Amino acid sequence: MATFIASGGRVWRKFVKTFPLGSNLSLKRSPTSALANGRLSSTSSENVLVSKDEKSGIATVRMNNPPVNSLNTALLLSLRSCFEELEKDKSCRALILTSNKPKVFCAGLDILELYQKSPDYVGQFWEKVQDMWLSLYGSRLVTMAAINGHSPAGGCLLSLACDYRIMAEGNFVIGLNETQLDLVAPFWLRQMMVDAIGYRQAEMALMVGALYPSNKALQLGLVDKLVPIEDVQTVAEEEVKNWLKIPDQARAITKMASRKPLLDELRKRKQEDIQTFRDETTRESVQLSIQQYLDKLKAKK
Ligand SMILES: CC/C=C\C/C=C\C/C=C\CCC/C=C/C(=O)SCCNC(=O)CCNC(=O)[C@H](O)C(C)(C)COP(=O)(O)OP(=O)(O)OC[C@H]1O[C@@H](n2cnc3c(N)ncnc32)[C@H](O)[C@@H]1OP(=O)(O)O
Repeated sequence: MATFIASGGRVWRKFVKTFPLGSNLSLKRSPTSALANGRLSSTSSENVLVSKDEKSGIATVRMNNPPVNSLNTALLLSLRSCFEELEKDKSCRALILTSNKPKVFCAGLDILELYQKSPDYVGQFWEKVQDMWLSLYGSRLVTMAAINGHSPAGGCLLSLACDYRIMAEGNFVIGLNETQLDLVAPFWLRQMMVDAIGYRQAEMALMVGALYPSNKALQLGLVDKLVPIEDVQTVAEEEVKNWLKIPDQARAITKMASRKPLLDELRKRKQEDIQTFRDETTRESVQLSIQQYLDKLKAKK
């Protein structure tokens, strides 16, 4: 189920947690744009908020999974549904991915989804990560990450899957810190990192599980632009408009030509990748590392 709130030339959609693929959508009228006025109530069931400017065809997808937008099963399903809906929408030309909660873009995979779960459970969970990534990385749309806060691990994965990354200046981190949790980033995630920052820097970053402050991330090419946090959305919209000056078809075909090999490789090796994830994540020593990491997060307070 999803709710649409149409207002002032914009259509606001709330994808709710139980959003089943292909379900009917209900339409609600609202006198004002609740999101634009910062008055959108965030309940646990509204984990992805989508607004689309009908004139420009630019959609903004806001992750809204408090407290830190960790990617649990529900959020992964909502994101995938939302990417696929926008992909099918002929009037949609671009997608800006951001967080409804500034200061944290996305805390990565929900670690609790990996802790003390059965091999089948984590296997199914990983498939949801793969499918979400396939829909975003393989999108015909201009995809822009408006990284308005921390973006570790799975947050970095989401950002790398986009065409361009604008990050907030300040004390925010981004990177692939998987090895710190005794996890190994899969080939398709490693490859996106190599493609963004080059082999040597990616190799080092991945081995030590580096989380970079935003200025270092800019220097490495992990993000493309830094702006004050309050300007991230506006600058993302301006940047998208520049990209939209290029004819859609030529841009999208060029994008697919460069991304098809990695997309095809994951499609081909999907089951093998799931099996590795199941085996690795449920290993006793990895479970212990995850437990210690969770304890460290809790002890921070
Ligand atoms: C050869 C190999 C082949 C195949 C593949 C095999 C294996 C593949 C394996 C892995 C690849 C996976 C790729 C992705 C992995 C991941 O994403 S793992 C997750 C990594 N994430 C992190 O390390 C981030 C952890 N969080 C933080 O650092 C901070 O929370 C923050 C900087 C994002 C935000 O800081 P604050 O605003 O200060 O918030 P708090 O730290 O107080 O957190 C609030 C609350 O949320 C809980 N929490 C935080 N992050 C997570 C999370 N990722 N999952 C679940 N829960 C999280 C935190 O514990 C707090 O909880 P409470 O104490 O309030 O209960």
